[in-house]
Amino acid sequence: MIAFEGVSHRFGAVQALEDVTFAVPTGTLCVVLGESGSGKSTLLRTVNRLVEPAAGRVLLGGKDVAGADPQALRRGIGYVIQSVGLFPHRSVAGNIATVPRLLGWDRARTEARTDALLEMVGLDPATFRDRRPATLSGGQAQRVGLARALAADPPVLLMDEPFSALDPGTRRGLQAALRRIHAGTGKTILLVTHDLEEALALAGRIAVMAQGRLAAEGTPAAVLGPGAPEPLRRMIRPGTLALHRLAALPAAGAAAEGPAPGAPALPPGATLADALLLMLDRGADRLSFAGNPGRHLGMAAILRAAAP
Ligand SMILES: Nc1ncnc2c1ncn2[C@@H]1O[C@H](COP(=O)(O)OP(=O)(O)OP(=O)(O)O)[C@@H](O)[C@H]1O
Repeated sequence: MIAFEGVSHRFGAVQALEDVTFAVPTGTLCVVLGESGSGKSTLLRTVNRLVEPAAGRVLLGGKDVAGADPQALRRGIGYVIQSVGLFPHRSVAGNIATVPRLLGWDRARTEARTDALLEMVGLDPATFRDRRPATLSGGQAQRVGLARALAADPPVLLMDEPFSALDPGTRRGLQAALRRIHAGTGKTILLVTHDLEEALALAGRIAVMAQGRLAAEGTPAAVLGPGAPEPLRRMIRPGTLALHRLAALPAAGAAAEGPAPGAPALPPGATLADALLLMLDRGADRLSFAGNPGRHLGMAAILRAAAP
């Protein structure tokens, strides 16, 4: 678990963090969401001690990080940043092996781990192992950055706007890879973004930051509920809060008993926003569930769920 307890920090006249308190349960992917300058990166950097808070504590697994050796602490925390920061003179494999080498892993173990990680992030080891960072696309470089952060199997991953510089399609591909990795490894992940859609695609919990303070924290559906804070409303196009709320709710949760023969079928894992879009696309007011013929979803249930 990562716990922030009354964390405050100033940079000169700027109050970057003000009394931030919340916890990220072990195994949760928590998105830190907020406008530019709201303190997201500073908060993230208190976990690996790139920022030492002026007040308050950050606990990792119940221990105050202030008491840890910074180098040892950072080796146990994967860190992924927007600019990737790959070492240009090292191959892809050399970059991924950075921490295993520092930890003294032998060659065979390091090479096996490197190839397994390349597979995990969706890059063919034989094709990419020996490439230099300069020959990679932005999306490929970010995949290597993610593999490098995972190399020594740290239980905690910090990700600072990791996909922000990528085009929408590449970004969705990396989000899917991260969802897969999170589901497969159960790591505790803290990910910073200013994009609510990205937050909804990834988050188990969302912490909303505004002017250095925690404006809201909870599950996506709760954070987007009736009390959705003003800073969060400012981050989306006016009038789209209900649609975002639907994107945070699984369609299966609003299903009703009874079949809907001939109705378009929703794939497993679809949200209510997916359901609404499918209805609009197909001109249907009822949907069926693929693989679950005994249940259906009606337009009225979607409208009820969207209401504040
Ligand atoms: N090293 C620093 N020196 C001085 N001021 C800083 C420093 N780092 C951050 N700040 C200031 O602290 C505030 C919070 O910055 P931070 O980078 O945490 O925000 P952010 O929400 O991550 O923003 P962005 O989305 O633009 O990256 C900002 O006003 C910023 O200018």
